[in-house]
Amino acid sequence: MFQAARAHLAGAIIRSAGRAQQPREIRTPKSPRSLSFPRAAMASVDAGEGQAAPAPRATVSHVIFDMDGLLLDTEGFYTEVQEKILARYGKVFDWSLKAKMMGKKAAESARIFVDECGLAGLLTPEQFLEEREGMLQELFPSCAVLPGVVRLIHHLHANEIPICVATGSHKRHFALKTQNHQEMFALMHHVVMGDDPEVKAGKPSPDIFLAAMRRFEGNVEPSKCLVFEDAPSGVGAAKNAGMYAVMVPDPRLDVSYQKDADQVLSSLLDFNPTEWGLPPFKE
Ligand SMILES: O=P(O)(O)OC[C@H](O)CO
Ligand SMILES: [Mg+2]
Repeated sequence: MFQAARAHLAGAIIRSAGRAQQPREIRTPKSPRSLSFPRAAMASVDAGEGQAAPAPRATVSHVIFDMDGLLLDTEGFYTEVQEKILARYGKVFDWSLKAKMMGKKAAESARIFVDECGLAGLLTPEQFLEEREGMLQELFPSCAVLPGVVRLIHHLHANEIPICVATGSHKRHFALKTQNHQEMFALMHHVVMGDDPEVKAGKPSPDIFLAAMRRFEGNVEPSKCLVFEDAPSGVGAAKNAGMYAVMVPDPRLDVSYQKDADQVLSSLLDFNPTEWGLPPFKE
């Protein structure tokens, strides 16, 4: 079984929509790689009614969402199925292995599973994928949307902020996962999937986020893109692309995996668009 949430994630752990939440942690943003952070923008700005509001961490114009574990509550399905497979070999699936697999393309995560669990000679990555496929196909259509997602997507779309999805999932799994959430995904300008020809290497390669950026209209710079991710490999991909990364990690993931993120939130419900130069929520 998984290790209990670590002691340094202490504080009230609140369960919501099947996912544990940890107290919110905000950190100072790091500039996208090879770009200098606009320090002048850190000065206070007038928020109206004579009140000074903190200046944005950065001003972005485009938003890219990861899907599994960020928009949709699907990571638990992968975990459940992988625990079952591993149990047959008398082994335990834990969060250090999960951290290495999540966000990756299927073939890459299968290779990691077999190698890290010492299953070479017993199970090939192809056999692993075949075995988990039937179980996953049954589970995916029942996936739920994670807290704060609907509000944020509708808000950005209503304010004409270009939004898209960049997921390591391939086309067939994407269709199963989104079949009951089509209205929400229709608000995306585009979706880039792991089996897209432009995505030569999976996360943490920047390929998928750069392809997602190029498909927006106009000439968009990486430093104008804000990526939302749950996986360490996804945060790495965003930073390798020169973009800003907001991480919404599962609290069972070791805090050391949060070090590259510009901001860490326990839930998208805690996201404040004005911190990134985006229009404020109305309510
Ligand atoms: O987190 P995503 O959306 O990139 O998906 C990656 C895999 O399909 C699941 O870890
Ligand atoms: Mg993800």
